[in-house]
Amino acid sequence: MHSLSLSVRSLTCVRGERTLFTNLDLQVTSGEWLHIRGENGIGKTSLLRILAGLSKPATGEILWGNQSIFEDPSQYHRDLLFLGHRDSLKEDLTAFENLSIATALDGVAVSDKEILQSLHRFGLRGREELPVNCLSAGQKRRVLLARLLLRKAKLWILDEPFNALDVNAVEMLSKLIAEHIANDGIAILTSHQTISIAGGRVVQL
Ligand SMILES: Nc1ncnc2c1ncn2[C@@H]1O[C@H](COP(=O)(O)OP(=O)(O)OP(=O)(O)O)[C@@H](O)[C@H]1O
Repeated sequence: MHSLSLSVRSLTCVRGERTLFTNLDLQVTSGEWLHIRGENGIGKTSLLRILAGLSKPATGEILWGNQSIFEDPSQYHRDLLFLGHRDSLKEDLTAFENLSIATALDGVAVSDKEILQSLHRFGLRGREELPVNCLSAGQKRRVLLARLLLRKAKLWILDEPFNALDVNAVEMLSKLIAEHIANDGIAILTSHQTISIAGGRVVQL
C-alpha cells in the first residue's frame, strides 16, 4: 500500500441555524489514526459524514492524496469504508446474507468462506444463519464490523465503532484497527472512550 493522506483545510460546517465548527484543519497519513472527541452534539458525526463525502461542508476542502474527494467520488469510495453509528442491517436476513449483500453493493468479490471467517473472527460462530432480528445489539454491531475484514479499504471512517461492544469485542476491534494502521492503513473514528492504539492523535472538537 503506498503512502496516502487525507487533508482537510479550513472546513466549516453549518447545520440548521448553528455553525458547528469553523476553519478546521487536519491531516492524517498512512500508518496514523485520528480520534475525534467532543461532547454530545458538538459535530463529530457531522464531521465524519463530510469526510466520507456524504454531505458538503459550508466552506473548505478535503483532499485524498492530491485530489478533492468531490472530484472523483467513485474512486474515493473504493478506497473508503464508512461505518455510521446508525447503520443497520436487514433484520429479516441472516448475518451471512447481510454481509453478502453489503459486499456485493461495495462491488467486492468475496467467497462464502471469507464471509464465514469474518463472522467467526467477530465471535459469531453458530450465529451465521440466524435472522439478524434474533441477534443481540452487540452481535448486530459485530456483523456490521465484520465488513472491515471483507473490504480492503485504505481509509476507515468509523462513527462510534465501540458502541454496544463487550470487553472482548472492544479488544478484537482495537486489534483490528491496530493491524490496519500497522499495514499503512488510515482510520478516523469517534468514541467517548479512551482508546490505546499506537499511531493515534486526538482531535478535540
Ligand atoms: N440536518 C440537520 N439539521 C439541523 N441540525 C442538525 C442536522 N444534523 C445535525 N444537526 C445538529 O448538529 C449538531 C451536531 O450533531 P452531530 O450528530 O454531528 O453531533 P455529535 O458530536 O456526533 O454528537 P453525539 O456525541 O451525541 O453523537 C446537533 O445539535 C444536531 O442536532
